[in-house]
Amino acid sequence: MPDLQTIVGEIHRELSPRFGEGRVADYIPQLARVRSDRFGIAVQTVDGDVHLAGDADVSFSIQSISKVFTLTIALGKLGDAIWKRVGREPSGTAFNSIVQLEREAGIPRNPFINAGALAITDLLLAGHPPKEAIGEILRFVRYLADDEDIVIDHEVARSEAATGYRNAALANFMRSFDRLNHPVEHVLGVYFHQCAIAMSCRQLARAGLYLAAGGSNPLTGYRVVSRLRARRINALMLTCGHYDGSGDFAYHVGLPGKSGVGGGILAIAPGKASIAVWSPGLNEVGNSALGTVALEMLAARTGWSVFGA
Ligand SMILES: NC(=O)CC[C@H](N)C(=O)O
Repeated sequence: MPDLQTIVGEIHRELSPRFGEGRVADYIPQLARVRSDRFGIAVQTVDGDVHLAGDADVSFSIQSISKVFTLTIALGKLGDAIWKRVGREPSGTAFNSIVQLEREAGIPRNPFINAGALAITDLLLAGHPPKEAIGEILRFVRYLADDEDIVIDHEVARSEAATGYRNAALANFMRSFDRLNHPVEHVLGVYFHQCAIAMSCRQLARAGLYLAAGGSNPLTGYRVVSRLRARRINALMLTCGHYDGSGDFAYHVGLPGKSGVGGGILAIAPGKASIAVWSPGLNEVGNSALGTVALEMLAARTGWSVFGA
């Protein structure tokens, strides 16, 4: 295999004629303002090397990728008790779908669809006012990435709060089944802020490193979760991290991954590397179109698919 920096550089170069493909999310007005021809990639290896190309140091809205971090915090606080509130099965529906909630009595299918993430955020509010819960999530992400400069983009949070009718519907619906312990507006407020965390590919790849390295960050030596828990979070990312596109992502890329409507994807090559890509144009199921292609190229050229080289 050629060296990683060559592979990353080639992916960037080969995809450059396609920059701008897909559709930028516009249901959050502030996201619609992002230039669609942006493209960044960062590969952070467990050995401590980092390989970058394109806009790898430009911050973007991590959106649903934050759900990996809130799930990690909730598991740390409550352990397996969280599985009373949320399932571990792929939904086969859109990220913001409400249909299963009624049939399944307000228990969302998994922690990565919006309903499931709202249930997890509700758990993180225990014993905290919303401001502190937001602070805890941001501190955790800074700790993972070992970077105090990571911030929340309050414009994005406000923009989503102003138009977040779907999420408000999901939260109210769960509350009607007595599945939320805190006021709907608190849960939504924290959720919109976690989604509005802004990070670059470089920072995001570093933050995900614990999942590639058996639960601890080899750069800092911090243990974040046990080896077993890291493996299980990866399993959920593989099966549920791309909503109704999870099967297709596994088929083409073969790595645990979590996407966000900001156009970012965090992908994990266990034992090898944590990878972040960013390209704002989305495919029909709301995952980064070119980000997925870039990861397919990377997996093919490195032989990193979890299903074999
Ligand atoms: N898929 C996503 O990234 C969705 C996150 C977004 N904040 C929403 O709730 O709609």
